[in-house]
Amino acid sequence: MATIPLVERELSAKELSVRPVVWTIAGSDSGGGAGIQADLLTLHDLGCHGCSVITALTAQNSVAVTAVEPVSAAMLNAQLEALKADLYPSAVKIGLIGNQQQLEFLADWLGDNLPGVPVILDPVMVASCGDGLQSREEAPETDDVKGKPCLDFSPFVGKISLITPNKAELARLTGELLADDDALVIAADRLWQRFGGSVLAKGGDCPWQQPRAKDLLLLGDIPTISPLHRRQGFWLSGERVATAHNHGSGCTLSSAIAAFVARGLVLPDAVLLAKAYVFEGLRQASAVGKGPGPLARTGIPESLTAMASIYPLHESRSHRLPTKGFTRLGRNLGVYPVVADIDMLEALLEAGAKTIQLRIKGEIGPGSPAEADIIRAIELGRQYQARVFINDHWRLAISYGAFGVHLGQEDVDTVPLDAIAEAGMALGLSSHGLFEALLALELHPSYLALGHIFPTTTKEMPSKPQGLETLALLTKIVSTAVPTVAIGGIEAGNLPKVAATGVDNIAVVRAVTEASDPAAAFRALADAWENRNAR
Ligand SMILES: Cc1ncc(COP(=O)(O)OP(=O)(O)O)c(N)n1
Ligand SMILES: Cc1ncsc1CCOP(=O)(O)O
Ligand SMILES: [Mg+2]
Repeated sequence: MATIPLVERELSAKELSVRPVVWTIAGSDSGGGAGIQADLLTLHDLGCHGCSVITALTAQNSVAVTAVEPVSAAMLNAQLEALKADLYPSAVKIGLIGNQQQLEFLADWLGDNLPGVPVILDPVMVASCGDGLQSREEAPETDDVKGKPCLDFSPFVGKISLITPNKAELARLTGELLADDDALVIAADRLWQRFGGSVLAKGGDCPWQQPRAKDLLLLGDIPTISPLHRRQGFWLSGERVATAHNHGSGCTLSSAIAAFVARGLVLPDAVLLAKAYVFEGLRQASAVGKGPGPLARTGIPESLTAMASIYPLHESRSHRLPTKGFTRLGRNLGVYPVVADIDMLEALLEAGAKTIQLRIKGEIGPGSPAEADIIRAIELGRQYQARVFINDHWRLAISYGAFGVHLGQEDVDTVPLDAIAEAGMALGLSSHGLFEALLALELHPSYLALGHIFPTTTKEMPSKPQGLETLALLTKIVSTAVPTVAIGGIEAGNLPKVAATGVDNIAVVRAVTEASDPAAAFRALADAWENRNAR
C-alpha cells in the first residue's frame, strides 16, 4: 500500500490520495490562528486529510474574542453523520465544545459510532488572549483559574486516548490551585485516575517553570508500547521560545498529536513529534494582526534539537549517567550478526564480521557451557580484532573484558552503567520508537539499535514493526548524535530499502542463522551493504 513518506515533503498525487483522515471537532476561529483553522493547516502539513466538525462559531481576531455561538444540535449531528458515512477517521481531535449539551452528545456519539478510534481531547476553555471561549452562561468571567469548570467533562471518562490540559484548564478540571510542579503532578494524577487513557499536562503557562517548560506525560495502559513505560509518568522538558506569537499553540499541539497517531505512531512518539512541531512553529512564528500571531507550519520535525528531553517522573536516570563515557564508535560497524551459537560466531568472524553479538537468553550459572561460550566469544573478538558485544550478561562481559555489552531498555534502570563505562567498554542500547530512542540517547550509548523494522519471529515484541518510513525519520532525528543500527526482519530482499532510509548499519539474526551457509549469507549481505550506494 502506498503511504506518504514521513521525511520527504514532496508528495505525489498517489501519495496525496492516501492521506489518513483525521477529524477535528472544534470551534471556528475567524482570525485563522487557532481552532478549526489551525487544526486543518496542521493536519495538512503533517500529511493527513483534515475533516472538520464545527461546534461553535467564534468572532475573534488576534486580540479578542467578541462573540461565541454554538451550532445547533442538529447541525452538530449532521456533520458527524456526513463524515462517518464517507470519511471514517483514523484519529479524532476534540477542541472547543460549545456547551454541556454538545459535550454529552459528543461523548455518546463517539462511543457509539467510532469504537477504537483514538481521540485526543484538548479541553479548551480559555483563548491565549485570556478570553473565555464557552458561551457566557457556561463560563462566567473570572480571573480565578481555580474556579468551577466551565464544562463537566466526565461524560468522556473512559472514552479518550489522551487529554491535554494546560495549567489553567487542569486547575479548573480538578479544582486544584496550581502553584508548583508538585501540585501539577497531584492534579494531573487525579485527572489520569478519573479519565483513564493518558494525560499530557502542559507546562507552558506555569510561570514557575523557568528557564525551560515541562509537560507532564502520564501514559495509560497502551498495549503497543513497552510494558516498562505503561502507566508511568515522564517530564518532557523543552526550551521556552521567546515569542509573543503563540496563538493556537494548544490547538496545533493536539491536532499534531492526532495526525501522528493517525500516521501509525504510538502515542508517546506522537506527543514528542507534536511538541517538536509546536517548538519549530513557535520559533518561526510571526505577527499577522496586532496581537499574538499564529504558529508557522514547518512540516514533520527532523531535528534532534527540536525534541524534548525526557525524565522519568519517579526516578531520575541522570544520577546513573556514568562520569566516564562509553567507548565511542565510528559510524560504520559493518553488517552486524546477532547469534546464539559460539561455532557460528567463530565462522562469521572468519567470514569477516567486524561487529558481532553473542545473544544467549536466560540465566547463566558459574562454570556452565554458556559461560564458557561467553569467555570464548570475548577471546575470539580479540583474536579477530572484532567488536564482540555480549547481550544481557554484563557481569560476565565485564569480568572477561568484552569489547561491549548490548542492553535493552528494561535493563538500564538496574544495570550499573558506571561499571560498564569504567571497564572501558562500549554500550549498545535497544529502542522501539522515538520515545525510547530519546530516552536511550540521554545515556550517550556507543550505538543505538532501532527496531523492530519488519515483523520478526526471533523475538516476541509488544511494539508494532516501525516500518521504513519511521526508520527514515528516526534516523534523521538521532543520527547526528549516535551511530544507528536497524534490526528486525532485515534480509537480502529488503536490504536496499533499508539502506535508502539512511540508517548507518543493519543487524540480522535469521538472515544469517537460518541460511544453509551462514558464512556465505553474511558475506553476501556485507557485500550488498558495502555497495549500497553504488547501485
Ligand atoms: C543490535 C541489537 N539490537 C537490539 C537487540 C535487542 O536487545 P534487547 O532489547 O535487550 O532484547 P534481547 O536481545 O535481549 O532479547 C539486540 N540484541 N541487538
Ligand atoms: C533481538 C531483536 N530485537 C529487536 S528485533 C530482534 C530480532 C531480530 O531478528 P531477525 O533478524 O531474525 O528478525
Ligand atoms: Mg537484552
